[in-house]
Amino acid sequence: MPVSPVSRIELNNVSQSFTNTNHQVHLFRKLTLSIVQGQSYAITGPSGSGKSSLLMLMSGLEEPTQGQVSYLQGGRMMPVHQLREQIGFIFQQFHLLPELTALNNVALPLKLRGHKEAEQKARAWLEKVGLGHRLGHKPQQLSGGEQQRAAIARALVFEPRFIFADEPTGNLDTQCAADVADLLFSCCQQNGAGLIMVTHSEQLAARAQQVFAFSNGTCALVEKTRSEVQCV
Ligand SMILES: Nc1ncnc2c1ncn2[C@@H]1O[C@H](COP(=O)(O)OP(=O)(O)OP(=O)(O)O)[C@@H](O)[C@H]1O
Repeated sequence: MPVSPVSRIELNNVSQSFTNTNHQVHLFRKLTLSIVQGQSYAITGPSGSGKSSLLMLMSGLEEPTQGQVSYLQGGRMMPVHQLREQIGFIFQQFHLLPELTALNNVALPLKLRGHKEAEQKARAWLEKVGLGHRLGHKPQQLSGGEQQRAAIARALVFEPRFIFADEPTGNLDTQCAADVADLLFSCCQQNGAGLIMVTHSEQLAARAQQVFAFSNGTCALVEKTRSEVQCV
């Protein structure tokens, strides 16, 4: 059966907290925001403020303690599994499969979706991220930055409708970070994908159309004037 695309993600009065052995950690309370396909967003704030946790909630990989996360096509609510097939997720710890080569890690999302020419496409994406000379390397034979670029290729190779990226340029040198940012934004633009990035990089956040900033236990949308949004 064809998958109906999700075009909007809405968080309504969402709170997230965790109970550890002797205390509760409250990350945010009653957060309401929307994510729309085709737009770019950055989530910024101090370490430990809840950025990655918010990304996990938006992408449906975790559930909130309170409130509702809705996935919408037009005004119609869609089940979360409709979104799961349409997201590319770049994890902070990469999560590449250790037994597979870079080529097979990147080809995997295509193979799982039954694409022909999965390896050809994977090869082309690895070349785009500057890893054309590392196709046969397994993750432990790659540097941190190379693993990050392989994880980025794996997230983008099947042209997802939403790209969730946790510190996508965290391990990269300045030039590589700029190249990866160009790839993420051009993917967002060419495929009309939503791009949601957690980042400590001011340069990367400045390129997003909207910024959600964590500060003192709250998360707020930072209004940007048109001239502040750099052209992507
Ligand atoms: N499953 C969990 N159980 C208990 N505590 C958790 C869990 N997930 C996150 N936390 C806690 O919530 C806080 C926020 O974590 P999170 O990873 O969202 O922060 P962050 O803003 O992304 O940080 P960083 O910039 O350092 O990556 C941390 O103190 C973390 O220990």
